[in-house]
Amino acid sequence: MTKPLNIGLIGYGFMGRTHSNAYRQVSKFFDLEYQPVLKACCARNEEKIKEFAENWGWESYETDWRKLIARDDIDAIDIGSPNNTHYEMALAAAEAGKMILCEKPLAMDVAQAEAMTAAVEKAGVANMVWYNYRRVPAITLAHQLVKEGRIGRPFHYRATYLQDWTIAEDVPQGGATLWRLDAAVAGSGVTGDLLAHSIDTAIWLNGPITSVSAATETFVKERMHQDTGEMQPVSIDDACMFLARFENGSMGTFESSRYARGRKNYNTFEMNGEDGSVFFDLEDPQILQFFEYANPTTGKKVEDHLTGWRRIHVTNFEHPYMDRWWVPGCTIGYEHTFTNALSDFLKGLETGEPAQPTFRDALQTQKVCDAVLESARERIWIDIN
Ligand SMILES: NC(=O)C1=CN([C@@H]2O[C@H](COP(=O)(O)OP(=O)(O)OC[C@H]3O[C@@H](n4cnc5c(N)ncnc54)[C@H](OP(=O)(O)O)[C@@H]3O)[C@@H](O)[C@H]2O)C=CC1
Ligand SMILES: O=C1CO[C@H](CO)[C@@H](O)[C@@H]1O
Repeated sequence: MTKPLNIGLIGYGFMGRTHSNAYRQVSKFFDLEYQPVLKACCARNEEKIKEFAENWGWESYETDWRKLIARDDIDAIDIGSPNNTHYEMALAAAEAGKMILCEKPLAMDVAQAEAMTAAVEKAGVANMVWYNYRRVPAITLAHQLVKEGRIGRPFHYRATYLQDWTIAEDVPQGGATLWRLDAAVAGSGVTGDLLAHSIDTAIWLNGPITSVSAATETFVKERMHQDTGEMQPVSIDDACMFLARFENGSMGTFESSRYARGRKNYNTFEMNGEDGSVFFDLEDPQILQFFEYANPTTGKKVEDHLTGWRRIHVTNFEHPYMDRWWVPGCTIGYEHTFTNALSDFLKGLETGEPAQPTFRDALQTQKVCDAVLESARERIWIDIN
């Protein structure tokens, strides 16, 4: 028996499109009890949201998110609008008893994230944050290998997340499309926008981060505001590097920048353990690299003339999510990570085992982001509880 789940989506931008695509696809590829219904979408610009609703097949639209949340025919609110809107929308949705799927970063800061987590837990509503890279099959496989003990005791975690789209000094800041350069809307620069993804993945693979020491830089100090045309100081971190200590005793380095010429969405991590290592690069998204020194099943240690890194092409039915898509060897892409995430959320409703990351998981990522920014400001190590 299938159950309809009426979705109310906020935002028609980049994420509005990936989420709409996921709602349309998920029931076609995954066997699920809950079937999303594209009930209503919402944004302030009526012309644009109307066109979006027609294009993606949403049944109706609203121009005020409060009205969307108040509707009796909506079961779940999906927040795909800029970071400074997440808090108010999530609190109102929880208060109205709606399930919530919220974009990352969960909030502008830890205080907001704590209140949002408390609100969904008090209301008892299902909740998830769209940290979609966990659902790249190669990254999910890395998680599986680590949990199977295949890399043994972890020593090092190394993450980079690089882009290059803000190098030119005449890129304006603020306004409808460049809100990522305005800390009042984004909360921070690369730390909340890009490193939040790296931190989410790192905590998932390697456990809690207990302390950080960071440095940030703002290379272009003033930019023209997109709406007013006035030159204003730049309020965000353009680049951020930090050292981390993990609860399991391993050490981490994280680097992110929007000034890495040639890098468009370069998201990598490597984890080195006593018995093996894993490496992933989003520019080569079907591949998980794995170095095996000791096999946990046989106990055999390997270091001979055939020893080397394996490039596992993560496209077989045995690999995470892949039995739901095409035949072995046929690849999937960026948009599928959102469909995979949504299928996990819907499966969680069915089984009662909540899909991760929940708001509580994302709160932990927010704590690391805030600690990183504080450490960079104060030039000291910061502990995270
Ligand atoms: N998981 C991931 O990998 C990614 C996550 N994100 C996250 O998703 C969120 C949205 O980013 P993105 O899609 O790129 O942003 P866009 O700028 O592309 O779109 C933002 C949308 O939000 C709408 N919006 C803004 N303010 C309001 C409001 N007050 N009420 C209703 N709608 C509003 C805008 O429409 P209008 O102005 O007409 O109201 C627009 O449709 C961010 O939190 C971002 O960090 C983004 C990219 C990737
Ligand atoms: O994953 C992502 C890709 O880059 C975007 C910025 O350009 C981020 O906002 C986003 O989270």
